[in-house]
Amino acid sequence: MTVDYLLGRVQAVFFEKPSDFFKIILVAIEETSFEWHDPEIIVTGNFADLDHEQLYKFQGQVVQHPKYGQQFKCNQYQKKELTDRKSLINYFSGTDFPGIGTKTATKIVEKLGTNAIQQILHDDQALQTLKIPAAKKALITKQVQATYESEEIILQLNTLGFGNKLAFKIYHLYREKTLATLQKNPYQLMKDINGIGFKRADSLAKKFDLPYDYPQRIQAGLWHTINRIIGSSGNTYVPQGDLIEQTLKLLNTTRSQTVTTEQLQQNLNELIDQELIVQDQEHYCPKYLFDAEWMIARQLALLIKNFSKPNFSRDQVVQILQKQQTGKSLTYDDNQLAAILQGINSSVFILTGGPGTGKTTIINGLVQVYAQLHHYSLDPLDYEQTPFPIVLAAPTGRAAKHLAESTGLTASTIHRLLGLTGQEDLSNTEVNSLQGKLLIVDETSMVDTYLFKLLVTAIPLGMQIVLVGDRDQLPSVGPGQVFADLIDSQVFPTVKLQKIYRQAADSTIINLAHEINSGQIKETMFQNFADRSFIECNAAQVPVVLQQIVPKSQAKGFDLAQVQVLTPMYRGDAGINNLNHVLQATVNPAGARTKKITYGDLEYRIGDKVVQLNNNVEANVFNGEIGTIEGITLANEHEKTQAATHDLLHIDFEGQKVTYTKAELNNISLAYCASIHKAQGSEFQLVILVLVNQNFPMLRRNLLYTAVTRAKSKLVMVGNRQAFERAIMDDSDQRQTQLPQRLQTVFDKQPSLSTAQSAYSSSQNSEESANSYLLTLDLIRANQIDPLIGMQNISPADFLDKS
Ligand SMILES: Nc1ncnc2c1ncn2[C@@H]1O[C@H](COP(=O)(O)OP(=O)(O)OP(=O)(O)O)[C@@H](O)[C@H]1O
Repeated sequence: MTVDYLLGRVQAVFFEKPSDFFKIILVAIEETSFEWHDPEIIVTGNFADLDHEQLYKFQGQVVQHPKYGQQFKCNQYQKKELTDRKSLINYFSGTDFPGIGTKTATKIVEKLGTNAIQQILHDDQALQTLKIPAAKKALITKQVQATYESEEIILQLNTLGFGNKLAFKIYHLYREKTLATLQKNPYQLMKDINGIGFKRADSLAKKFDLPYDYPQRIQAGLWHTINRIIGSSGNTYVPQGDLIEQTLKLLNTTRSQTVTTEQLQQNLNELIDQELIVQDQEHYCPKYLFDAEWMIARQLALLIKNFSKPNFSRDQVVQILQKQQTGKSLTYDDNQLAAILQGINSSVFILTGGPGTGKTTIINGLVQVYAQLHHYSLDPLDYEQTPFPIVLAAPTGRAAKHLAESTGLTASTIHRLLGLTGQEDLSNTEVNSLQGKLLIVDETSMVDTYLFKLLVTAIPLGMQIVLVGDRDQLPSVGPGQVFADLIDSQVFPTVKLQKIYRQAADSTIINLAHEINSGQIKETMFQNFADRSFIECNAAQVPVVLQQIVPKSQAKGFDLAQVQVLTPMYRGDAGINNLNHVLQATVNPAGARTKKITYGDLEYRIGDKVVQLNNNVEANVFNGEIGTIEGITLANEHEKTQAATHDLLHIDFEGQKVTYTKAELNNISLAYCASIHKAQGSEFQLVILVLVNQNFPMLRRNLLYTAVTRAKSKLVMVGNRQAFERAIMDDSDQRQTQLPQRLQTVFDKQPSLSTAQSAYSSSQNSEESANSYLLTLDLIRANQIDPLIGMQNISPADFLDKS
């Protein structure tokens, strides 16, 4: 593609977007390298402050806008320096230099010549010998440098390898100090600019010839490594050996000279002195996490200490519940009653239970009993002047919605409750103080250590807390396993619900989940029932199987949003990435006229199913929420005054509409297949769960349990039987955290934690099961059996019997 240019002056700015300096401008033309007959042209691109007096050189291409015709898309621009006498005198006597008239302007040009601007730019003393007041000299120098500085800095950042967008971001932050800041400590970018990691900062340091043992380099390496290990393990601390070994590996692979263990230790001590990292015996922990664990323990202890127990009796509770139960086929069992009684009498109470054991039922009972015992109205209209006494919250929008629907009260996400944006500085986050008398949190197992710390520190003395969840599910995505730790610490009243109430008659999925949880492999787990089936195949065969099952589920009336393929890993034939490609091509293929936006190796089309990859508090969409692309607006379809070069993707996250620009597409991914971790807190009518031997490193009981409990009415398990069996047997997924010890210390008890032991025993693939899997697969391939079970009450077994 040829690069054209045009020389011209800015006449008007039609549109500007401050966040990335994108502008649409009208330029009066002086010269072009391409054929152009009008005196003006529309130019689009990223520009810093533009000076109307100034002549600019814009480089780029003429593009065709379907509505507005030809315009110039600029990739690079620069000021054409003023080098003729007349322009220079006009410039110095112009509006940028108040108090400077033609006389002084002429003096400047006579003294410094036609390269006056260059001289002033590079030498603060250039005007020294000029006979004008010192204040005017200072003003001229400052103004010239400010006007030309941004462009120079952006250009230098470009040559350092930063594209315009990032360069503008960096300049916006450090302004005239940009280059000095980067030369002194390029690693500062890791902290200040989202998307710049150690590798990028380190390659910049190399360009600036900063030595391999530059202290900031070693400290940045340590900080990067400790956070990487914590992020990937979910532990809240890192053993000394791991931190040292992995940081040395990071620092010593890109430079010829090697950082020594001593140098590393020295810099680690420096980070400890700076209170960024804390040493706790042989462990290291980022200070914000170390503090968070202590704060949780202390704040909970403080709340308990300052709580006067109301001592409501069992009879009082039963009486209220009996009235509530009239006409309903529900009689709370003893354990459920105990939970409600503990909930209303405790400062901090924990309720855990698997699917269908009555958690939501108890939340409802608790709300009613609490309100009546305290004579609170549950009508929001009665609380125009005072805060509503019962606060309901959950870690995701979806869970909050479920809570609101089941109680008929308002519920919100924890982020919203605390006034968080999701972009907080981890070391110093201000949150809203909560108001109310009782806080109930649902899906607590999804709350990580840092968020829980923010939550508990916002709870006023006297407010009661009920934490509800399922401790057997996967822990939070972020570091920690708060819910399990609070239970294991044994310092809080806890009730574990065990009796399953939901639809035992016509569903075998919940029973399967409970069987998985007990860690015993049963032959029935791999048999076919009306609502679940197992299709044995290896990783390479998984795509073929799914190409059959998913379209068939649609043909049977399942909405695509209600069918979810889940698997733990991204790579491989049966990994999330490949399955997304395969399934997209199967259920939403691209036609010749399909509107699409390409991002990386993904193509987004209308109708595609997508998943949110992080918390977007502003848009009220949270990590793991699934949506559908309901519209695409391509850049050339926009109105003139809008962001003309931005493609837009319009997504519906279950009623929550969000629009992303192309640059923001790193927030989403395709979701025909999603990770089990991302599916935490979500439920789907039909779950197709893929586990294969390649998933070996991740096969844990809580992973399988979490996946199975996402299925509301149908479950198809696909993959190696051995993989499923391994997951059932391995319950070793205990994260390393200090919260139980902190609680024990604060509550002055002895640790009595149980360490989960891995009890994996490999199962042999018998000849019999190998044969049955081949048979099943052949039949699916030949389209003779319906791998979707339970539709019209027919299972694969039924098909096999008949054929
Ligand atoms: N004591 C009881 N007697 C009869 N039915 C009950 C009882 N407790 C709960 N149920 C019923 O069991 C079903 C499941 O209860 P609930 O939704 O409260 O469980 P849950 O633990 O919140 O489940 P999940 O986590 O899967 O949402 C509901 O239909 C509920 O009415």
